[in-house]
Amino acid sequence: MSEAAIIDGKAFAARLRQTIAAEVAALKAEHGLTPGLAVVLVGEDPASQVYVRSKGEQTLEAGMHSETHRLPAETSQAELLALVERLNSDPAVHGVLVQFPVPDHISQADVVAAISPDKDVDGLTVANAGRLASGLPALTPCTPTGCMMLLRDQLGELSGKRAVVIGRSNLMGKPMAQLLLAADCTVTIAHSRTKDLPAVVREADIVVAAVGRPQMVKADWVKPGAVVIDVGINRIPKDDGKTRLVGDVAFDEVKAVASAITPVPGGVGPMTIACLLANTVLAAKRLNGIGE
Ligand SMILES: NC(=O)C1=CN([C@@H]2O[C@H](COP(=O)(O)OP(=O)(O)OC[C@H]3O[C@@H](n4cnc5c(N)ncnc54)[C@H](OP(=O)(O)O)[C@@H]3O)[C@@H](O)[C@H]2O)C=CC1
Ligand SMILES: Nc1nc(=O)c2c([nH]1)NC[C@@H]1CN(c3ccc(C(=O)N[C@@H](CCC(=O)O)C(=O)O)cc3)C=[N+]21
Repeated sequence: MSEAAIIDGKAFAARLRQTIAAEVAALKAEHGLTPGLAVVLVGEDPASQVYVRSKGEQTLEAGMHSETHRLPAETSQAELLALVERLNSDPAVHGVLVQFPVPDHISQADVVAAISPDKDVDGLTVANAGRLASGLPALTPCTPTGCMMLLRDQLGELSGKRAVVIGRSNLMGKPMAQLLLAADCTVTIAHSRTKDLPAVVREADIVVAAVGRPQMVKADWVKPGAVVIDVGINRIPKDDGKTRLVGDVAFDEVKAVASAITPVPGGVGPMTIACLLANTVLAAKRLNGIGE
């Protein structure tokens, strides 16, 4: 069998951002509306700083309003919640994202609960998770939304496919499974207590790995011809003392078995930020009563 197609998430995301920029221009011209995204970063986690910077840059490039609130690591939960409240009621802001992880003295769940569901562009509030699970219009989490776009582009129809999602986080695994279910896939959610994970994964036409374990999914776990979406972002040491980025899939061996596979970097990651911009535009339109 021939080698897998490498799914170019970077190029797909660049095209998506162009479509978003055109829509932003039209919203400005026709409705005088500039979609705005506020990103909040607490503390100085180096990886988070990189992501937050590129979120801000790409928001501006799409013609949107961008604000980044950098708070010191010792910020109290009450101070953070007060900022979220202020952003909830700011008419220039249509999307509010608090970058995770937050420092240990702050409850992630309390922060999520404080975000207005109408501005919850991460799709993490109970309201949006419940809406997604109930088949109602929702803001859906960016990374799973981006994975669905890549899958639809690759496969066209998803109905009836067997999908296995490895990981069950609120940010990734659970919403991914809900989106696949909404697309009429037969969905299995695997996690750290799953027995014989390789056998479970071998059933899948679609494998989504969102685990956080470098190169865990091996070639002999994958059904020949399956489509493999690698969400993992792991930094591993190189021989020269530097680090390199790898996913949750053993890319070099799995690409000999799969029909298509996302690389890391350049696969799912760039889609996440593009979908964040798309969610912000969607939120801005809904908040202003503009039809989709
Ligand atoms: N590309 C992107 O834009 C994004 C990438 N990521 C990356 O995706 C990965 C997952 O992120 P996230 O969901 O937030 O991570 P979490 O740590 O919240 O969740 C990891 C999940 O993997 C499961 N798991 C852990 N070990 C195993 C194992 N040995 N076998 C099977 N399942 C296992 C856990 O199971 P259990 O519940 O039983 O503990 C858990 O459900 C990370 O590498 C993260 O960096 C995340 C968000 C965006
Ligand atoms: N509230 C919140 N929402 C999130 O969506 C969220 C978060 N917190 N905390 C951290 C994770 C991780 N995440 C990524 C975003 C972009 C890339 C990305 O652009 N990756 C590029 C380059 C990565 C690099 O070079 O470092 C790529 O894969 O090609 C990766 C990971 C969003 N997350």
